[in-house]
Order: sequence, then C-alpha cells, then structure tokens
Amino acid sequence: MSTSSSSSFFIFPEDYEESHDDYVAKIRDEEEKIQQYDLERPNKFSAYIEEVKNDADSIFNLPAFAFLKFTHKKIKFTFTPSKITQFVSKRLVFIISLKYRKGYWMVKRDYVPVNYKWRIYKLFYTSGRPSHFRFTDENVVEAIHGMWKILCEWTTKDDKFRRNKCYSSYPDDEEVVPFDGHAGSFPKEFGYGAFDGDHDVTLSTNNEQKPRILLMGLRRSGKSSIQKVVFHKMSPNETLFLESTNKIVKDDINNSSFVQFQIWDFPGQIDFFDSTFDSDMIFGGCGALVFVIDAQDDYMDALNKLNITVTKAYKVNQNIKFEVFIHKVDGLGDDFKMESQRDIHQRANDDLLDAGYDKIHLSFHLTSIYDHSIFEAFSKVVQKLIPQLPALENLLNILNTNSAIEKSFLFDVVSKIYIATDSTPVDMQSYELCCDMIDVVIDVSWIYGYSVRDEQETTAFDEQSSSLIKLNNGTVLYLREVNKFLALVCILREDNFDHKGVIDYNFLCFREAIQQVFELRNKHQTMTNSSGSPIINGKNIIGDGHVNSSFIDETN
Ligand SMILES: Nc1nc2c(ncn2[C@@H]2O[C@H](COP(=O)(O)OP(=O)(O)OP(=O)(O)O)[C@@H](O)[C@H]2O)c(=O)[nH]1
Repeated sequence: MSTSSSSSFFIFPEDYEESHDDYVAKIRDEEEKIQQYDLERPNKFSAYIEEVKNDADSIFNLPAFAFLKFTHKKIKFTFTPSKITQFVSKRLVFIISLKYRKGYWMVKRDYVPVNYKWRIYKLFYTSGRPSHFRFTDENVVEAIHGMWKILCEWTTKDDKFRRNKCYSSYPDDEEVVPFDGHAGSFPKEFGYGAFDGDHDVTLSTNNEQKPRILLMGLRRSGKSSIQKVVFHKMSPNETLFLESTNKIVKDDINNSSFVQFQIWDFPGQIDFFDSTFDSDMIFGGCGALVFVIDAQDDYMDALNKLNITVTKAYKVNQNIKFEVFIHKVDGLGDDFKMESQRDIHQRANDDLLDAGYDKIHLSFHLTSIYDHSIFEAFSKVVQKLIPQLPALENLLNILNTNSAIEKSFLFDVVSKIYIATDSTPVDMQSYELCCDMIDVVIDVSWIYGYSVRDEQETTAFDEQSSSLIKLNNGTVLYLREVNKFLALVCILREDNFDHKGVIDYNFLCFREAIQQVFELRNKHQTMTNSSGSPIINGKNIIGDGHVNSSFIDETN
C-alpha cells in the first residue's frame, strides 16, 4: 500500500535513465569548459593588452586614465581629473580596483568622490540572472568605460563649480600626490599609522602584554566578517567572499592607537580536546571572549559549543569577560529578534547553572555587520578592557554638565567604536548619527584636505579637525579632535550652542584632563614594566579624583 502510494508521487519518464546520463554528461562538459576557460584567462588578458594598447580609443588610452594593473584577477587604475581640466586640484587622484570572483567583476576598493560612489557601484549590479553582477570578462571593458564617463562627468561639474566660484587654478608645478586605493566610506590608509602627535599619549606595550579578545563560535557564524568590518573597513558585502578560517588568525589592533589589543579569530571547527590546543596559553592572557552565534541558523549546536567554551575558559582564567553576540539579526523581524535573545539567554544560563557554574556572567548583544549594532557591541566589549573607563566617564559627565551638552562620546576614530560615553543611556540613533559624522568628516577631509606640503604629509584627522553640523530638529552635532586617534562627538541643543566659547574652553580643559589620565597610565605602566611584572588589565589604576579639571560653568 505504502509502496504503491509513494510511487504515484514520482512518475519517471520512460527515457529517464537516458536523460539522467545526458544531464550528468552535460554538467561534466560544462565544468570542463569552465576549467579550460580559467586556464586560458591569464593569457587572454595579456593578449588583449598587446592587441589594443596602440588603439587611440582603447581603454588604455582614455584621457586621465592610467592602469596600475590589468590581469585576469585584478584590474586597478587611476583617474587624474587635472589631466583633462584646468581648475580641479592637481592633488586629486581617484583610484578604483576591480576583482574577479566566481565569473564576475566587482569593485574591490575605491577612492572616488563620495557623491558619485553609488553611481559607480550601481553600474555593476543588475536584476538579471544568473547573477546580480553585470560584468564578466566579455564586457568588463564596458564597465571601465562606464566608470571613466562617470568620473569625467564629476570632473566637468567640479571644474565648472570652481570656475564659477572664481577659484584660481593650482600652480603648474604643484606636486601631485600619489594616492593608493582605499575602500568603503572610509579610506583604508586612514588607519592606525605611526604615532607621533605632540600631545598624543600612548602606551607601547608588546604583543604579549596587550589584552586579548578571542572570537569564537561555530563555522560560518560570522567571526572573521566582524573582525574585518569593524577593524579593517571591509564593506559588509565583501564578507560574502571570505574564505573559511582554518587556523588561529592573530590581529594586532594596533601598535599605536589608544585602543590596543589583539584579536584572535578562531576557526569554527576548533577542538578543545585536541592535545595541540594549549588552553592555558590561549585563555590565560585573554581579556574578553566573544562567542558568535548565527541567529539565522539553528542555534542548539552553538549553545552546546558556547557552554563547553565558556566553562573551559573559566577554569583557566576567571577574569575573562564573556560576551555573546547573537549575530546576523538583520535577517530577523523585531519580535523574532527579541524572542531569540530571550531564548538563547535562558538556555545558555540554564546550561551553566546545571553544570554548576553559577558565577559565570554572560553578556548578550544583538548584532549585524549590516548596521551599527556590531560597532556598538564591540564598543561595549572594548570598554570593559579599559581600566580608565570610570575616569573618562566622569570627565565626560563634568564636560556635559558645564557645557549644556546632552550626550557625548569619545570615539576611536579609526574603528568608530566609542571607548567612553557619559553616564546617560546610549540610544542607537545618537550613536549612528555620531558615527556618520565621523565618516563624513574623514571622507571630506581625505578628499579635499589631504596634501603633502613641505615634505610633510597632512592627515585626514589632525589637531585642526573639527566639525559642526546643525540638524533640522534644533540639535547640533559637534566634533573635536582629542588626539590623533580620539575624537569627542557631542550632541546638544542649538540654543545652548550660543555659548560656543565656553564649550570650546571646557573642551580644552577636557582634553588636558584626558592627557593627564593617559600620562598617569603611562607612568604606571613604566613603573610596572621596570619592575618586570606584566601589565595586568582590568584594574582601575586611576582614582577619579586625580584628574585636575577646571571646567567653567556654561551658565556663568
Ligand atoms: N546576513 C548576515 N550575514 C553575515 C553577517 N556577518 C557575517 N555574515 C555572512 O556569514 C558568512 C560567514 O562569515 P565568516 O566571517 O566567514 O564566518 P566565520 O565564523 O569566520 O567562519 P569560519 O572561518 O568558517 O569559522 C559570510 O557569507 C558573511 O557574509 C551578518 O551580520 N548578517
């Protein structure tokens, strides 16, 4: 009975055997063709260069264009607007690099005008099938032409704008800055470079002494994506092509910024019971353990792994902060998000209680690389590793009270994580606004402010950096540089901004106080270093009262 009923569901055509064999043969044939094509691609590209390089209308002879690379894997070129116009700065050089992935070409890095970025990206997408990407080897030249046209259009407009504004042209002998590529909304070179600011106070610890953040979780839960997006400015879409991690990847964040730690990205399939897994070494110097759970997947296995990981780590080091990222929540509705968080929270804690670990505290964060939630969550993780946090928070409170500021954040500019805020609650919208402001300031400053003068490079963020944005809801966003890596971003009511002088004066006091905090830290570090004892993280070495702050009251 059951056999006959099931057979009625699957009626095979009589020539089934034959069509199946045909089908397999067809697939094999296609695969062979693809392999053969891949082998031929490198030669095709070099042959193409030889073939067209002397044609006046080929891509290699487009005005203002210069190719840095043209291979089957990567195409990289520059566009120098001043070569086709008179009034655009000679210092401007745009860069785009394209990469080839799974049959299609896409933008890997770019340094183009922010307002034209989307137009360039849009070129590459289509709603067609079999892919959403438009350009293959067959029509990649069309893509390059398209980008050239867009950049020419920008150049014509900018030239006209400068002419109308009576901007004079730049002197002919002015040096052209050789730019190299950077990606996303934020130049990649604007990173943690050499640290040489006069009033910057930093700490030189060696790698072993830096607090360590471990990223763990099941395979494909999103660990590497988080690390790349937050600390390496990778755009979220690019993470789609990240290869699986198969060994521990140690990333130094970084040699010079205030925010100094190491991130260790673990492969998803790590086995704690393997004899080569040295848990004492790994968990011993660990400040925080971030466990990533893919909320779009069945999380039961992840919860088991969380339990094993946390208990194993706790046995070695009881000072570890355990942070659980309920990740990829962009794909979930609000109700489902909250329900997942509640369920994961409940099960994880119950499992720990059942195993007799009632002292372990887990913190939970809903995160996604597609919005600011991942930056916010990482901010909170990093803050727990900053011993000076209470002192910083206190200073921000004093600044706010005396300057009628409603909310203030102390940002690590490169990563956009906030290392401290005042004690009022953080709402996501304010945080997002402040992040966006940093992006805008750095982007504009990088495009129009970056230069090499007297053999000295100016950077996109220095002691001159400040910005003021008035919003249409009567609020003001105010950004000031604190040191090479830190910015203060405040939100205040427009009426209260009348006393800008007072705010600026108080800001100077604040900046001085911050310096004192870090000088004290450095002194302490030097002392502990010279006595040979390691730097232990997690102890507050600064009493709040140590900081000499002489703010003036805004109401005075
Ligand atoms: N929708 C969504 N996808 C994400 C998010 N974060 C990461 N992903 C995707 O998840 C996939 C796996 O990401 P990886 O960062 O490689 O995961 P992993 O945990 O490092 O994987 P292993 O190295 O194998 O352990 C990639 O395709 C990412 O694009 C997110 O917040 N939302």
